[in-house]
Amino acid sequence: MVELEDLPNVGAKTAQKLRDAGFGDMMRLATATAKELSVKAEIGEGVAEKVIEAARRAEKIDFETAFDVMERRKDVGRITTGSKALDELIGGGIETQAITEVFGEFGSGKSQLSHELAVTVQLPEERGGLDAEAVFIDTENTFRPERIEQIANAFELDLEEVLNKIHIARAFNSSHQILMAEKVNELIQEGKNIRLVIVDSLTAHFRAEYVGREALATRQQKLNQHLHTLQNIANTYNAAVFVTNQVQARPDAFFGSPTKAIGGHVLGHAATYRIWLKKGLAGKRIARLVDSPHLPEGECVFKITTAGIVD
Ligand SMILES: Nc1ncnc2c1ncn2[C@@H]1O[C@H](COP(=O)(O)OP(=O)(O)OP(=O)(O)O)[C@@H](O)[C@H]1O
Repeated sequence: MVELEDLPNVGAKTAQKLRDAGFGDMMRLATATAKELSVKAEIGEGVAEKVIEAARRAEKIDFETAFDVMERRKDVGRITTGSKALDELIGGGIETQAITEVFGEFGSGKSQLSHELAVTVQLPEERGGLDAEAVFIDTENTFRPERIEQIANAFELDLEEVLNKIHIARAFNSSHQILMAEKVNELIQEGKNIRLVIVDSLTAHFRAEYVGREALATRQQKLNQHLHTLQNIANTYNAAVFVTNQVQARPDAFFGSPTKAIGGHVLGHAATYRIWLKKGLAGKRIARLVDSPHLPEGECVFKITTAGIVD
């Protein structure tokens, strides 16, 4: 394996700076931009460019054939949502190497799904999990360990073990949120087997802080940067990213364009899968897959119960 110190232009001191800034992983380094690296690791942009170039050579980052892509897709893991119908709708569960966005109005079940996945990712593969741990970036103080307890009980899992495998980051503003996402790299490099990163809610802070037309461009640019970090984690560590996004109810628009979601086009393009949640009668929820690279649009019904998400 190539170490940082093996790269040209990288001495012990630069290597330490890179590690401290969260670029200890060669793939993370290879996919950084020179600007990002020079700011975060406090090295000159010229050096940053050379280091990234060397990391790219070490990681053999170049064009690949469709066959290579297919081979890599074989590593894609899936995490069950708890509902068979919902899993089927999205091709067998939430996918790794991708960002899945779930959007809907308040109470539509976005946080419930987030809690469910934080538990199910821990299940062994034969039960629909990845035998791994989760990061939960909580921006609206909606994370509830009590809810985890109910779901863990339903799966007959050891509560303490389950709680210890969910790493919570309470993000107080959008900059904090961006920073916490970047710190996921460190957690993984420390040896934590993180295969799921949840951001609930992805957009709330951005929406609250960047108000009005003038702020729109900055907001979208920051959000874009954040999504880039998340996609990078998904690719580098074969992890799933699950983000929630609150939207206003537009009763007339269920079959029209639902892309009035807060993140607008930035989010629309960044998310690989977009699921629209809608409240139905008697505690039922309707999920609609609105965007997927290889699956047809479709709908399914699931329910939120004490035991979590079920058919
Ligand atoms: N223990 C439980 N048992 C059954 N249903 C529950 C339980 N806890 C929450 N719910 C259901 O989940 C709903 C809340 O869903 P959730 O918190 O996921 O909404 P949300 O989409 O995240 O909304 P917001 O945008 O306001 O955060 C409640 O209205 C309730 O119907």
